[in-house]
Amino acid sequence: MVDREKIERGFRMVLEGLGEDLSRPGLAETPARVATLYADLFSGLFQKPAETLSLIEGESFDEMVVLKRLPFYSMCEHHFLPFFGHASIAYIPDHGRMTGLSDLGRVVETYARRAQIQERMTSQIADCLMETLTPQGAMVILEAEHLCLSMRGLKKPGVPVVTSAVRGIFLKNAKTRQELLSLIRSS
Ligand SMILES: Nc1nc2c(ncn2[C@@H]2O[C@H](COP(=O)(O)OP(=O)(O)OP(=O)(O)O)[C@@H](O)[C@H]2O)c(=O)[nH]1
Ligand SMILES: [Zn+2]
Repeated sequence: MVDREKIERGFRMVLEGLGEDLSRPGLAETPARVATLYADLFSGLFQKPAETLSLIEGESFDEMVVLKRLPFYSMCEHHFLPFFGHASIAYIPDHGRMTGLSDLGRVVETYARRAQIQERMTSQIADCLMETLTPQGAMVILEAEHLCLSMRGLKKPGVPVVTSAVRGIFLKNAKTRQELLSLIRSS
């Protein structure tokens, strides 16, 4: 579990480092608030994404399943600033090994609630699906804005960063991959 007391102490030091007046009323509870916030934002570190994928018994659907543009918020591990956008995830079950749609969303949420880079988050989601469901294939596309590019660094707001991870049949079969891409593009 997250050590809230340690985060609180650490953030108090950050405020001191900034030359802030820790006794002013607006800041009095801020270190505790940040500790609570971080416990939530980084809770995925203590969760096992594979365990969130439960199998639905007795099905025989072996066609494409797509969860389109699921919103997510994550934190860039380089600057501890948010990156946020949406994730599209697809898989084609094998022998009916399907999972719940909300379980797919929980996998995204678990990986998002860690200090991350977008590329790793993308491949971790795809690998988790491949390892847990052993589907015919899986594909994950993330599109996000990084506040470390918008507020600082490049200082160019609104630049979408797109990453994809392609596994199994989506890698081998261009037609299947194309079918998914047109499904994702359609409104
Ligand atoms: N590949 C990748 N890079 C990222 C991500 N988030 C932030 N970065 C980049 O990580 C790099 C960190 O670079 P450093 O040179 O160590 O730090 P910096 O000088 O503060 O970075 P910049 O001023 O933004 O270039 C920067 O180029 C960021 O744009 C991400 O999700 N994936
Ligand atoms: Zn960053």
